Amino acid sequence: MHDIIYIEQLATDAIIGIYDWERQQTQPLLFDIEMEVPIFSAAQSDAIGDTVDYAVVSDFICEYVEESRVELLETLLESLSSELFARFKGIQHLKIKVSKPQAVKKAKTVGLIIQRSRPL
Ligand SMILES: Nc1nc2c(c(=O)[nH]1)N=C([C@H](O)[C@@H](O)CO)CN2
Repeated sequence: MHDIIYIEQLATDAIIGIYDWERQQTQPLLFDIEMEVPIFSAAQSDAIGDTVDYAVVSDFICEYVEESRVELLETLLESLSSELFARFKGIQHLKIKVSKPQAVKKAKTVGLIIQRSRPL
């Protein structure tokens, strides 16, 4: 049985994309995150320091994404997942979905989903 801490529809704005118009202004990105974190210790101690604080993770993601200037969603999610494993030691596995709702006019949204495990 795995324990999942999740964040849904985290709204950020970023300069991201391969086209000129995307380099000139920010556009919205929405993140859905699932973090596999063993919660047994925190459930025993009732201490936030024994788990992963989803509010802190949310703030970190917003700041990281808003400062980024990469072109591809692939580049963004690969580097973001590495940073999350480095900063939040309780995360064992990670699923990140990013949606870019203004990217393709005829689509409701487009995006990318990655799943990664903590590097050995
Ligand atoms: N696999 C990807 N395809 C595309 C990306 C991307 O980041 N990954 N980006 C674009 C453009 O920037 C798009 O968002 C504008 O339509 C196109 N395809």
